[in-house]
Amino acid sequence: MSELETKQATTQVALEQTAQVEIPKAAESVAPEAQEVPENPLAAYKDVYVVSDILEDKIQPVTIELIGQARILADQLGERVQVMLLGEHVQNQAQELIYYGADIVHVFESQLLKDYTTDGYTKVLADYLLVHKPNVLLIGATNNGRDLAPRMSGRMQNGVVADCTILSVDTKEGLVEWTRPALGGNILAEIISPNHRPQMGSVRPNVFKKPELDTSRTGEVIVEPFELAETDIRTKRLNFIPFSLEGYNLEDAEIIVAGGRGMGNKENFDRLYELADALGGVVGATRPLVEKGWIDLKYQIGQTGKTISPKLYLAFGISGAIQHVSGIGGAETIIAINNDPEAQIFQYSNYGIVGDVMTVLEEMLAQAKGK
Ligand SMILES: Cc1cc2nc3c(=O)[nH]c(=O)nc-3n(C[C@H](O)[C@H](O)[C@H](O)COP(=O)(O)OP(=O)(O)OC[C@H]3O[C@@H](n4cnc5c(N)ncnc54)[C@H](O)[C@@H]3O)c2cc1C
Repeated sequence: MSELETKQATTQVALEQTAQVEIPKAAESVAPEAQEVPENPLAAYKDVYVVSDILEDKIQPVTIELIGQARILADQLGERVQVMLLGEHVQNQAQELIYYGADIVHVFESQLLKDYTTDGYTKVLADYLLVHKPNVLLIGATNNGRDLAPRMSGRMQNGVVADCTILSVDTKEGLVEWTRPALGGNILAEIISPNHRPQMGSVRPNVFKKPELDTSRTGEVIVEPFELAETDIRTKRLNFIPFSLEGYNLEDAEIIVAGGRGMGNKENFDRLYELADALGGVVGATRPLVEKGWIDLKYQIGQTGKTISPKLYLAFGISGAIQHVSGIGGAETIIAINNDPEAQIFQYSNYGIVGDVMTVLEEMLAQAKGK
């Protein structure tokens, strides 16, 4: 992102990228009748593309979430959804992407693409996309995607909006509006890319809900030829060590019981594990509790923690600060318990209980244990 220029509101900015597309200036000396109206070079850029996120030859859920968003954007823009599927043995998963909303899936298979490498993936994607000109490019903000997005930005000579939480279309201008938390999460910045293509952004996993699988959808799977040699890749993967070796993964949990500062003390907070056990769920927390050392950082939910998408999220004594709720938007049902009827968290909840956390917790425990 080289320059940011304020548009209408302080939170809406236009992304000015290093020029890849130069709009030709009309020649001053040419007679009016000989002057041709220059064609808008941006019009050559079409369709919403998604880069699939692959781990061990398996498509990661963020790819499906992005296809759902791409479908919504493409329908508003009157364009198609195209997916770039890279890996070693991935072609058999292409049809499923069509069932989730893709129109075309481009398959790039090679033993050299089995594991993600910055060099390999960037080369294959950039070689193809510089020729085929996407209007919009979506990348998952996973570990690999966070590495890939800025590299693609360099190759496409273009900006990228990282970690978006809301995507929409300005139908008048035909531009994607990328919304992301800014200034420590205190404001939501809306960013547009009026002058350059592709419009590029990364989106965190679990922010958007997975679209419905529709097995009646049809589309095209194209196995693409491409050039990639071992010498193009300067790194070699020696081993894969998963980040979390013990405990549980909040991002996969279907039921999360979370506590905030309103739990009062660690003893009270630890009672949440009892409820989580009884419901078949796990425990998460707000940042202050992590800072107090009551729970490990990997169970923190929010902007600087995990983004979650459980079926049920129970928020005990949590105020609903923007930095926390930016991580819970993917939850299907949110139930908040707070003794302040004005607490912000109630604005994000499907159900709210105004009351003392421990009184409500005891009652829930009794109900869950069938007492
Ligand atoms: C750059 C930055 C990044 C951040 N990232 C994160 C993040 O990733 N995740 C995160 O969670 N926070 C994050 N924060 C912190 C965030 O701003 C809030 O301070 C935090 O989320 C508040 O945590 P809380 O809701 O537990 O506490 P509080 O805001 O203190 O809220 C406690 C709530 O408990 C209620 N309460 C008190 N007693 C009771 C009772 N007996 N019964 C019922 N209710 C009660 C109160 O009414 C209140 O609403 C970040 C902050 C910054 C600046």
